[in-house]
Amino acid sequence: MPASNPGKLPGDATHNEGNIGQAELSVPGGSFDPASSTVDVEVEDDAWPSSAAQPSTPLTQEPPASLLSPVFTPPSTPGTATPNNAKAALPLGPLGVPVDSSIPTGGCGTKHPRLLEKLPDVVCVVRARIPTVTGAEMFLHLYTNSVDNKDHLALVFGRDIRSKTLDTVREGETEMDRLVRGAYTGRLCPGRTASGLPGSITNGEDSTSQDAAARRPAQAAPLVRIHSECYTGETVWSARCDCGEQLEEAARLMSLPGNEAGGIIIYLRQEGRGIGLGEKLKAYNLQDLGSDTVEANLLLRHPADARSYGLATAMLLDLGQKEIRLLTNNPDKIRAVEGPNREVVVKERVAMVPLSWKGKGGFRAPEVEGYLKTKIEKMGHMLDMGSLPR
Ligand SMILES: Nc1nc2c(ncn2[C@@H]2O[C@H](COP(=O)(O)OP(=O)(O)OP(=O)(O)O)[C@@H](O)[C@H]2O)c(=O)[nH]1
Repeated sequence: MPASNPGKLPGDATHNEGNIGQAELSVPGGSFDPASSTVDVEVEDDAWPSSAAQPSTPLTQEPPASLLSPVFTPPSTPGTATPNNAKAALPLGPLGVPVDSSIPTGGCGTKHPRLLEKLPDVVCVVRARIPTVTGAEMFLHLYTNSVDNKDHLALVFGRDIRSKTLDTVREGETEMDRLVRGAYTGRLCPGRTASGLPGSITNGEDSTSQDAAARRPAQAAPLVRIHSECYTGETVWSARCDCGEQLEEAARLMSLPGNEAGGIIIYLRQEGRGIGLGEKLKAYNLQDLGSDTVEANLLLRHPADARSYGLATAMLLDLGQKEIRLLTNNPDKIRAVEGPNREVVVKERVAMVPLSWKGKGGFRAPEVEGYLKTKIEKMGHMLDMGSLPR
């Protein structure tokens, strides 16, 4: 459950604690080590500028040695090199590494996160076009669900990704109702009266969703980021974590002109890895008293990570996505988002490397360094500078 659960005992975490293993996975054309691959292609497109909040000094040097994960394969391992700008296929955006959660060596860690037996029901109740300050545009989808009463969100980049539950005709609704709740195709404009969806009450004046499906490029799965709410990092410029930067970078990558398959940020209301803002602030005080991020959670009698991802799986299915490319360093997230019966399959993992590690802006602070170090050392995150270009 996303909600805070202070009654749980330390060690009761859904996942995390301990490092993941690693092994090689055979793929057509060679082998690679998904667990150690932090493939990240720099795409020189500024459709989405780097973090607006840049409180600290931009970094051009490598991260401190303390952040180099000892658990991953050294940079000389075949197949782990990060493509650089010159070699990369720039129009396609960031490169991922193939992953396969159905085999132990598939780059998804060794732990099995506890999953709900049945996916929750979700309904997209409204969507609206959001023009953004970068010029890129996305559609914000707001969902209700059968397990909590929070507004979970999907930020959809690309016009061909549609919500089934949004498009379903509601009993007794008028075309104006449909327009107001966002169940229309194309764009709204003054004077428009028809939603244009198949099965809608009047004939559409616009393309149908079948047209949209026909336009969709078949080759690529969309880029997806499952993001958990972080008020401190996203809204009040905290340098304790890189959540704000990750959210912005995900949106930038999804907005790149070459990203024809589109992108989805599933924004889950599980603040503070599921313990809530109040408890996270207590954890910050414990961190200032010397605990790391995992220890602080455990001292507060929370799991190291109290999150779940069933809602994300259900929302992705509602948005018609059965295969995705996932932006994450967290191996547990890959398994968890696939759902109990692999309803969604993660085909590739795309690494999220802090911008400052790449000399691409971002920020540095001792707090975020400690946060990332704990993720690598205690939570098995696949973040490693060894394979990045020097
Ligand atoms: N309890 C706790 N939560 C934190 C802390 N710092 C950040 N968070 C929360 O951690 C969550 C961010 O995690 P995500 O960005 O989804 O990613 P992740 O699972 O760490 O892995 P990536 O996908 O690789 O980024 C947000 O809910 C933040 O509020 C902390 O010190 N303590």
